[in-house]
Amino acid sequence: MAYSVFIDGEAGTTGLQIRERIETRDDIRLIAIDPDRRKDATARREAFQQADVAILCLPDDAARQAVDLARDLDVRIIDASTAHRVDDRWAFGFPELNAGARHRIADARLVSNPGCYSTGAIAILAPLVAAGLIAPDEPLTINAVSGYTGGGKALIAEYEDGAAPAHFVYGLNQRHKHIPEIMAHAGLSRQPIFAPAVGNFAQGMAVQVPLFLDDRRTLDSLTAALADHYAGQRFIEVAQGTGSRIVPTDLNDTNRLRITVQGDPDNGCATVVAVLDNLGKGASGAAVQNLNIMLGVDEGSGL
Ligand SMILES: NC(=O)C1=CN([C@@H]2O[C@H](COP(=O)(O)OP(=O)(O)OC[C@H]3O[C@@H](n4cnc5c(N)ncnc54)[C@H](OP(=O)(O)O)[C@@H]3O)[C@@H](O)[C@H]2O)C=CC1
Ligand SMILES: CC(=O)N[C@@H](CCC(=O)OP(=O)(O)O)C(=O)O
Repeated sequence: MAYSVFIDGEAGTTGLQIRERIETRDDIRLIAIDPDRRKDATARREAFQQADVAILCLPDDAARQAVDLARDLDVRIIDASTAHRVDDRWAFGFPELNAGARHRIADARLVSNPGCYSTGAIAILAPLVAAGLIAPDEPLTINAVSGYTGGGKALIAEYEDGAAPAHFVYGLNQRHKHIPEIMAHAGLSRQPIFAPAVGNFAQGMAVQVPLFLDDRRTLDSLTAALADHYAGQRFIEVAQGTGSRIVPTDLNDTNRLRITVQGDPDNGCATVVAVLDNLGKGASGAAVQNLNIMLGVDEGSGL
């Protein structure tokens, strides 16, 4: 039997990449609507009616409207937008977050995918807060650089037109939309300073958390806490760094995330860095992983 899946927003950056990952699968039948009717509520409701699972790859307001359109239907929903990531009625789509996360996703009707930066930040912070190596109210900074596809079709057009700079920093008002979900799911009570940036490369990102070391918080204890937490997780790996470069594009076109711990015990300074593909584990790969968990099929299908 094939499951019916509707990708709402399938012509967008995230939607297209989800389609590529699932369109050749025998266990999935994609429901498509006429591209001219892609914003037509009637056509989309009909698609929701036929689907076992709908994946929303839409701006936040359109995602909220889609949920409303489907509210009395049986369809299960994965939302790739920011709209529902701190809403308790939605399962948070990060299966590796804690012991219950994967089961919650498997049983849920509504699953909200984490944001791309959030995936990197939460992957580092949640296990370290849980292990008592970071206090929930510790002053923290998170520095990140993303490929330009993270900004969707509008930012891609700026780069493809040659109009955009090689590199820019932004989010300097400290109101980036990922801050609430990072705090909620990493277990932080104090807002971290978040410094995102975009570089002139399409996909890939690095998310860094600088940390001061002490008697308890050593390079070894940080590495061990992260490695224990992710033991047996096929998409997340942990390593101690050797001072070499970290390249944001290293895991492009995969659903993997790599965490590297490095620093110098002599001066007590360290950084923990996560590398992932913003369109892989940061968006489309994660959506397909969650879809697989919800359908009860091999979690790596299509990935
Ligand atoms: N890009 C990334 O790295 C990540 C993106 N996300 C999230 O995924 C979602 C999609 O982002 P992304 O793919 O980058 O965005 P894009 O701008 O590339 O694509 C959005 C798509 O949604 C369509 N759309 C817009 N409004 C409506 C509507 N009312 N009804 C139906 N379709 C509509 C657009 O069509 P049209 O162009 O014709 O208006 C477009 O095809 C966003 O919420 C984003 O925040 C999540 C993680 C990472
Ligand atoms: C480079 C860039 O612009 N990135 C986006 C986040 C991409 C992402 O994860 O989007 P969602 O949270 O909407 O899912 C931003 O900073 O707003």
